[in-house]
Amino acid sequence: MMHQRQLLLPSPSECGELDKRAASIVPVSRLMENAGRAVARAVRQHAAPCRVLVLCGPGNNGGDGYVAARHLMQAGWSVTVAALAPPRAGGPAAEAAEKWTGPVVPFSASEAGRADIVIDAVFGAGQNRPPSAQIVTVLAAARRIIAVDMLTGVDGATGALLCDLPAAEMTVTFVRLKPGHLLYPGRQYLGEVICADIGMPEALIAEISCLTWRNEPGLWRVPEMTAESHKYTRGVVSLCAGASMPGAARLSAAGARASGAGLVRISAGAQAAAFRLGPPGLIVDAEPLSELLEDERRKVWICGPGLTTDEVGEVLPMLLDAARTVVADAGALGWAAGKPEKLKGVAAITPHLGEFTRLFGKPGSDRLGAAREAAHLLGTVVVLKGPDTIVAAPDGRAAINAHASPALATAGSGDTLSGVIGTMLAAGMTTWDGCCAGVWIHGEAGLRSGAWPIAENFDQHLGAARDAAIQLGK
Ligand SMILES: NC(=O)C1=CN([C@@H]2O[C@H](COP(=O)(O)OP(=O)(O)OC[C@H]3O[C@@H](n4cnc5c(N)ncnc54)[C@H](O)[C@@H]3O)[C@@H](O)[C@H]2O)[C@@H](O)CC1
Ligand SMILES: [K+]
Repeated sequence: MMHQRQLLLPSPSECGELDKRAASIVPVSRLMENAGRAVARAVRQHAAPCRVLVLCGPGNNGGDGYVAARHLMQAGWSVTVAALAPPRAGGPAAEAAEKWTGPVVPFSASEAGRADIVIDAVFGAGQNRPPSAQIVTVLAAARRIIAVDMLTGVDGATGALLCDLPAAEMTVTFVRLKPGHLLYPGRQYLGEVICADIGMPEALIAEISCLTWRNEPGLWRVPEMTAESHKYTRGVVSLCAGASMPGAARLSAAGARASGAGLVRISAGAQAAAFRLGPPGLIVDAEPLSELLEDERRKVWICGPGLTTDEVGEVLPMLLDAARTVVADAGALGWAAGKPEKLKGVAAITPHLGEFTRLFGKPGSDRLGAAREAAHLLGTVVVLKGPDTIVAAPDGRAAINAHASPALATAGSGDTLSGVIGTMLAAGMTTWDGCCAGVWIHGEAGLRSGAWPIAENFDQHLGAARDAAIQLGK
């Protein structure tokens, strides 16, 4: 099992905090030596010996570059170094630069174009503004790039691009991945991302004030089935269905059932006859919602898939008045467009980027920060869906999900997700844990669904996906 601490994604500033604390225990120069050696090792495993140019910036990222250059030269590779600016005198990077005895060439596009591989050690965690045009031109001339810690031009906190960039083939980072390694658009420029151990004391990592994690089993635990399980302990999920889009509610219900809910009931009102033509295991209720809400065992409700904004306006306030745990999606998000405070009281919202924008305005280049702010504003867990789904809690915690497949980008997939999340909440998970687990299980089902699945195909993999989450979380 991955320990929560192993899943931490410290931001560059939190890494700075870590470096400062570490300095009194392990000399930075030793960490740098380990980092540079790890880069050299990764390069040697990745490519056959060839001409390498190491681009070194003035900070510790550049320091790692000098160390990597020395180790590659010692391994018999043909290596040159180009410095953007000399390292700060007396610092660990200057010490590393002094130990470089190989050739130094100008920091130029022509040198970059001559090399078979360019190692980018210009800026890493210290990147705080867009790289200059000179740096952009030099990187653009490279045939193959391997980045140290983070590709120069990608914001490690947000994954935002700070300039036009060529893509790296590989990025070698240290200690832990950073949010920018998982968040788009940056993620698609980093190639394979390798995280090397450089001897950072684990106890120190536990001390930093980081509230961002990679979404994997171990961050949460999904309830298992036991001999005493019955349908009410497995959990009851209820949904509101509308008149015009029955498919979405049915997909959501199917997602809830296939991911292990004990009982899934759909409040279909006048449409009950139509829903009864569907799968026999889905219980269809025709009674008014007010009557259904008298059953206190029906705690968790999904509201939005297949509902018009008018229909949401009728049912969502009733669910909230009855203090139900509500997962709001689709129509419910449209109902609150521009007035997100209408959603106060729901447990979780699951917007895609368009729905998020209609609720809160454009998130800009920092979607992680925007999701956190929205969660804080509403007191609600926000699941900002995408290829790098972000789950943000009102208390500042956030998880980034990289465990997914582009195959999930198909109509109805989001309805399925709301059902899976409903099941996790009905099984007794906290809202944040349940949303994180639901997103992972949905991603796992997507990964098991082959290349071009339709939303209905995910269902058949949800049970196995939940099992995988249970096993990996042990
Ligand atoms: N996490 C760790 O414990 C370790 C980190 N190490 C390395 O240290 C790096 C961080 O080092 P630094 O904090 O020195 O930061 P950088 O080396 O990324 O940047 C150095 C300085 O460059 C300046 N700068 C940033 N963006 C610029 C721009 N666009 N144009 C011009 N100047 C710019 C800033 O003033 C910054 O402080 C990491 O990325 C990693 O490679 C390693 O040496 C080993 C240990
Ligand atoms: K770099």
